[in-house]
Amino acid sequence: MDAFLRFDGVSKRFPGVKALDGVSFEAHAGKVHGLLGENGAGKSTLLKILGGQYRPDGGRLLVGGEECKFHSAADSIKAGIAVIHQELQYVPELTVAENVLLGRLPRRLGFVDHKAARRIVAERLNQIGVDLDPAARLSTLSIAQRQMVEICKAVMQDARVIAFDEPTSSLSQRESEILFRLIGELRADGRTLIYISHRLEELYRLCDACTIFRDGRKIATHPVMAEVPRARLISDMVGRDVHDIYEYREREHGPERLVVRNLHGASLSQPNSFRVRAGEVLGFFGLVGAGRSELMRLLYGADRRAAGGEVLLDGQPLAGSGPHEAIRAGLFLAPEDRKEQGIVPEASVAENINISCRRHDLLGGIFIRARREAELADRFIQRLRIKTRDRDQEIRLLSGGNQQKAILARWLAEPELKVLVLDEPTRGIDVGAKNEIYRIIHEVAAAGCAVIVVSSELPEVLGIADRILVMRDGAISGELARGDANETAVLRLALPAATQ
Ligand SMILES: Nc1ncnc2c1ncn2[C@@H]1O[C@H](COP(=O)(O)OP(=O)(O)OP(=O)(O)O)[C@@H](O)[C@H]1O
Repeated sequence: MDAFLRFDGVSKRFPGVKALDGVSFEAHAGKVHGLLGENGAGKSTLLKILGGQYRPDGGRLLVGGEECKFHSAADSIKAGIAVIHQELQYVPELTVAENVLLGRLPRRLGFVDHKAARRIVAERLNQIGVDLDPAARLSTLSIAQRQMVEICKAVMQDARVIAFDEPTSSLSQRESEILFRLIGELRADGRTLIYISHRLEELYRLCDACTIFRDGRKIATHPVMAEVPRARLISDMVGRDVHDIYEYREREHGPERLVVRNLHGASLSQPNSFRVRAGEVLGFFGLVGAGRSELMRLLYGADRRAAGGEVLLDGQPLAGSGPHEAIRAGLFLAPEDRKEQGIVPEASVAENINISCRRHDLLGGIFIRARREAELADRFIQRLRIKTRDRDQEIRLLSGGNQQKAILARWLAEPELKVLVLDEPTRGIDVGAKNEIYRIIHEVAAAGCAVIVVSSELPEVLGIADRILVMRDGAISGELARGDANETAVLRLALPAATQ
């Protein structure tokens, strides 16, 4: 079978790093080709070359047997390629129809024919089974809906190659299912699909073939992904064997560290109560929208104005006056949207790791303990395998996953933790670093901290937690001890009754 898309010895260098080093592989029409690799392995760079954003320093790109030299994103689109990047590209103030048809809006007597545009787009949305109002402004839509607009745009441009860079990282389960169905249809229609993800379950489900990258090099291409054992994929990606990524260890549990009674607030109308012991890792599972992040924010003292209920830390009540009080008491929350909330893009990796609420709080932000901070940064760069030139590199130049790791390090490095709440700690993070994060979670718990891990990834919750609480529709719907927890039992508590 002839390859529709071929990378032939493609290289790309940035100051101080070879992002791609002579990469060759091919992808076929009517197939989904997965790209796997650790954070910083070069996957997004490859898609940016495909999308005409970067020009390769060496090598060739062939589409349908023809060599392509792209000077801009427009050249790539002209060649029948659509890349759906991690950072979606749309105009928030324009409508769905205007975004989809941007540059090709129908005109009547010289003016844009908005009615016709809406009709054309409505028909196409309908065909691909997406329920969206063509007149809605993009700024009013959810991320999933915005992504659907980009896919619709790709379909309408009649792209023969559609590439997705971690498309499910901010989608709910239901939204992901819509995306998977759409990818299935595009595949059946003979398009060439490229798919990047760190979620192995998803890759096995979707991909026909895959290529694995490490440090900018191609390690292997497997024409039949289903035949490749999981352990082989992982060892190819991280360059070492990882036998048990969760590394769960039994721990002694001490006295109750955190007691939550009848906590509720504006968006959580039902009271929620639970307890966590010193040394315990409590998993919080629920579908996106179940209310887990809201509950954690209430716990932390955010949005407490409209809240009721009680939070006790080591028997002492927290007044709920805000995060400052929680931090002083030793309760920390690493929020879900760490990147949006916590990153200082122009600052270095070391500075980003060392921005600590508590340390700044205690020291007033004026003492810079340069040596200790440098040591701490180097330790986490090494442990979490943060791919960076050095600790002084600007964090914005790191790959998406490596930025995530550096920001997460801030909380994992915190001294004097009593309660640590991690909201989706491994989103967008590669399997090798996940393994190290789980190890740190176990260490932090073994030192006497109560750890709460909120996650939408069921295997993760089942793998690391001593006990699991499940949320549904803004309230805790059940509790499972580690020994009783399995996929079916957890999902039974998480899914709305009507869908069971
Ligand atoms: N504009 C840039 N300037 C400097 N270095 C860059 C730039 N873009 C990427 N890099 C570097 O190139 C390497 C590859 O990055 P890339 O984003 O392709 O990785 P990735 O495999 O997509 O990672 P992730 O899984 O984290 O998204 C990284 O070391 C990154 O820091």
